[in-house]
Amino acid sequence: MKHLTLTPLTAEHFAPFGDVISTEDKDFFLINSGSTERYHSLATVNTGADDGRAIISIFRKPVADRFPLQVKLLERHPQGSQAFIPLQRKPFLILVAPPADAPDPSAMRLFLSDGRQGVNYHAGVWHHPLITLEDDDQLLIVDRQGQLPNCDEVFFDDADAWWIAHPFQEKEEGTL
Ligand SMILES: NC(=O)N[C@@H](O)C(=O)O
Ligand code: NI
Repeated sequence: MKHLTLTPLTAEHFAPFGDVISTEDKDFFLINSGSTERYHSLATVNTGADDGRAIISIFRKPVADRFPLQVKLLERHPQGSQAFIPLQRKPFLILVAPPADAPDPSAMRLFLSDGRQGVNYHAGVWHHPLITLEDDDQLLIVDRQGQLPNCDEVFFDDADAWWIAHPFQEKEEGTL
């Protein structure tokens, strides 16, 4: 079994795919009579052309993913960005590949949010649908709504599958 290894979720490592949404090591300015720190413009919402507009949603995933998880597909949103912001401080996994006509499995990168970090995928970045580690997880989503189709999916051959191990559990016996 080919397993993906984790890359540290830093602004630099994630830059080819989008933005890390976090207050850690970020500048802020004080507002509201000095009572509040504003971490300004951590990411930009791209709603593309035409009638695109930014919308805010919540993804609630009652059951966490099961591991080892086979990477069966990646998807992309060519018309706009998509941000995932944890609402319950639960760690979650992020699997991405650079923008291209088709995803390059060898260029896939796996990241782990510590539950405080969010991510904003730039338009066209290939990514796996939300991968959660704990039941009943909820994340705030900021992405695009419009008339143009905005979700391309590419499915991989089971015979040459990549797998994801649970980041906090020992690999099952017999896995590489
Ligand atoms: N389809 C949808 O709204 N969700 C995906 O885009 C995803 O990245 O989880
Ligand atoms: Ni998506």
